[in-house]
This record gives sequence, structure tokens and C-alpha cells, in this order.
Amino acid sequence: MGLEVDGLAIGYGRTVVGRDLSFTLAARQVMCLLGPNGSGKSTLFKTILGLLPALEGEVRLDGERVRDWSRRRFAKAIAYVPQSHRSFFSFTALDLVIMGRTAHIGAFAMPSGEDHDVAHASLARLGMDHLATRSFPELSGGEQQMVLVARALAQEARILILDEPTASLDFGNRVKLLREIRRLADGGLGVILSTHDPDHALQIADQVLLLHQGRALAAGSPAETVTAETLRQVYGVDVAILDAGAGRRVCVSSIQS
Ligand SMILES: Nc1ncnc2c1ncn2[C@@H]1O[C@H](COP(=O)(O)OP(=O)(O)OP(=O)(O)O)[C@@H](O)[C@H]1O
Repeated sequence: MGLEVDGLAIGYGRTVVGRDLSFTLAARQVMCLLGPNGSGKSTLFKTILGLLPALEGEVRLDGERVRDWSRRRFAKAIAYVPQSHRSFFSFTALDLVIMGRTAHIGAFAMPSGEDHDVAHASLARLGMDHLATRSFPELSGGEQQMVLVARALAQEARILILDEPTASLDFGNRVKLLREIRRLADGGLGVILSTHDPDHALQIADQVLLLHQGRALAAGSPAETVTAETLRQVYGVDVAILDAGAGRRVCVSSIQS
């Protein structure tokens, strides 16, 4: 069953950003959300998370409408990493990751030894445990991004929603994070991530939703959705999808006009 997005219309007040958006995300699946700047990826995430009201349609988890859920129940089910996060308070990276445990900690209780262990393990899983005692605001943009992903892992939710998680990462961390996302899904999580790189979809996605002018231009497997034709339509540039061997396809752009 998993997460069902059913006929969602998204936007702000009377301004509709997207409509007729439907998909189902099962456990063990990675879904990539592709679409140009301003196409509504973050708006869709915020609507799924209940941070923005749906203009039409609804979001269900295992058949239940999540609109009625408490934030605590929601946080145990779905973890979210926003596109950017500013913290002006001098928390350490570990403190911030422990905050991901909030839904598991009693209202007036302190984090337990187990909460600390889970937080450390989440940082270690991403190869970021060396940052544990560093002040979060002093970390680089990419380091902060990895710590925020660790915080989402510490939440131990079943579904992970990541808004452009690779945006400020160096080449190595980008590959490591994509690999970790695939492993997390193989281990039982459902993951949705937005990205500007069609190659990410080709590398790790089971399904792709391609947003264009307020609608889903294509939805389905990477092979069906990430094509030279759809990418030309959406981004207005010529690309070739090449066979890189071992069943891998890669997207190559050309700067020649
Ligand atoms: N708070 C807001 N109030 C009104 N309009 C907004 C608001 N936030 C975003 N928008 C508009 O909604 C549209 C979709 O924005 P959104 O941030 O969802 O796009 P996106 O696909 O995530 O973009 P990007 O790839 O650039 O991050 C844009 O036209 C944007 O200007």
C-alpha cells in the first residue's frame, strides 16, 4: 500500500502550481521527482507533509488519510529533509541529529542512551561521524546537508522525503549519498527525492515523476520517463541517453546549438 498521492492539486491560496498529481510509493522503492526550477517540487513535498493544505485530492499512508494525523504520529512515519536549513543557534551536529529523535522521546524526557546511539549510527552511516562535536552553523553547506540527512535517518521513519539532497554535495558525497539512498530503500524504506540531474533517476529510481507546466508530463519507470524527448520538452535542451554497459543508461547533454 505505502504512500498514496491521489489527484493532488497544489499551490498557494488561489494560485495553483500543479494539479492531477497521483502516484503510489511502496516500501523498498525510490521515486525521483524531476522538473525545472519553479515547477512545484518543493510545493508538492510541503503538501504531502501537511505543511501546505492540498487544494484538491488527498494523501494516504497505508490507506489512512494523513491529514488527520498528529505531528508526532506523522514524524514517526515520514522524515523530511528540506532544501535549505539555517540554524543560528550553536547546536553541535550530534545535537541536531538527536533532535530527529523527538517523535521517539517522551514529552518531558531527555534523550536516552539509545537515542544517542541511533544519532551516532546515523552520522556514521553517511561517513559523517567526525562532525559530531562540530558546531552546526560553522559547517559547510554540503556538511550541513549530510547532517540533516543523518537527522532524518535518526527519525527512523518508514518514508524519507528529500528535497534536492545532493544540491550542495561534492562529487564523492553525491555518489555516496545516492548509494546510501538505494541501500535504505533496499532495506525497506520508501524514498522520494527531488533532483535536477536526470542521471540520478537513471541510477537509483524505481519510478520517476516528471513535472512540467503544472502537470505530470510522465510518470513511470526511468526507461519510460527519462528519454531524450521528454527531457527536451521539459528543459528545452538536447540530450542523448546512452548505454553505459551493464544495463546502465546515462544522460549526456550537449552545449552545441
Ligand atoms: N510561499 C509561496 N507563495 C507563493 N508562491 C510560491 C511560494 N513558494 C513558492 N511559490 C511559487 O510556486 C512555484 C513552485 O515553486 P517550488 O519552490 O515548489 O518549485 P521547485 O520545483 O521546488 O523549484 P526549484 O527547482 O527552483 O527549487 C513557483 O512559481 C514559486 O514562485
